[in-house]
Amino acid sequence: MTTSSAAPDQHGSTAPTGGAPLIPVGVLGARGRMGTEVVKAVHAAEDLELVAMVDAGDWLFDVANAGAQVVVDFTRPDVVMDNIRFCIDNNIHCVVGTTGFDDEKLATVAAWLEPKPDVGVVIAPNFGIGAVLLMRFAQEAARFFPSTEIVELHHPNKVDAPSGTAVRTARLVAAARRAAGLPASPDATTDSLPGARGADVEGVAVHAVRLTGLVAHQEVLMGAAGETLTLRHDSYDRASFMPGVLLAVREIGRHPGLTVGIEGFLGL
Ligand SMILES: NC(=O)C1=CN([C@@H]2O[C@H](COP(=O)(O)OP(=O)(O)OC[C@H]3O[C@@H](n4cnc5c(N)ncnc54)[C@H](OP(=O)(O)O)[C@@H]3O)[C@@H](O)[C@H]2O)C=CC1
Ligand SMILES: O=C(O)C1=N[C@H](C(=O)O)C[C@H](O)C1
Repeated sequence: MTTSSAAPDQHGSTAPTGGAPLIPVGVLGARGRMGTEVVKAVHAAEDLELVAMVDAGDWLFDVANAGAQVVVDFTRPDVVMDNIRFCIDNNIHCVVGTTGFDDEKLATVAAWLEPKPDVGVVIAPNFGIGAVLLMRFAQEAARFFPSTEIVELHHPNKVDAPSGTAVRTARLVAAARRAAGLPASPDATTDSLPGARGADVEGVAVHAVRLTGLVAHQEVLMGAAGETLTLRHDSYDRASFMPGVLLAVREIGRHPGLTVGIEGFLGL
């Protein structure tokens, strides 16, 4: 599928083109909730050209045959590694929003990239600017509070729990707590039903809510003597992720190797 777009960018990113050639973009998971939104955003961006839309059952080679320079992947945790491998082998940059990455998978992607010094892959658990800032604020605040817990709340069709964003937030908070020499969050629980205290991510409790009507939401709750700080981010619409996705599409060609998160692209 090949298209060209002339409509102005409706998705919040600035993109001076200055006559530069359009960036050909392929979308994997193009018929999914996020993929549909990415297709619209790429189509509307004046400096990008949507050249391929691939979903389950379609031929992955379409993105290479269509000449995609950048692929955006919002598929499933169980297929995303094969997609990344294909793109790296075919010298296509990847912007990956699909979740489910642990240290082992990240190391595997980094190893695939070693013989390909010109190819860039960015893997970001959340492209929402507010969510990225929430993670940063939580990381900054963590050392001042003896207790931190995370509640993530999502639509009920989400396949993974806890969310990729919650896991990354917990890891950032845990690292900040370790660096500050904080002991474990106080918790005298000795008797609970399994799951009542959430998942333990490096010592940070993460609770996952799945509720009809929600999109993507997260609270980080921090407590100290006589006070609490609650940081909350809400994505009410998947359009909220598009400025970050488009930024990553524009930036990834200038960032060979593996990048985790879009913080660096935002100057954070
Ligand atoms: N980083 C971020 O900012 C965000 C990340 N996400 C993550 O993105 C991922 C997708 O979320 P969402 O869009 O809600 O999920 P959806 O299930 O709506 O979309 C996934 C799509 O990928 C398709 N698919 C499955 N296998 C393949 C394949 N091998 N090649 C191409 N397409 C395939 C699915 O088809 P089928 O249904 O037939 O299997 C489906 O159409 C999740 O991991 C989610 O957590 C979501 C929002 C924001
Ligand atoms: O599946 C979703 O919807 C989302 N997935 C990402 C995650 O797991 O963190 C990002 C956002 O929370 C929406």
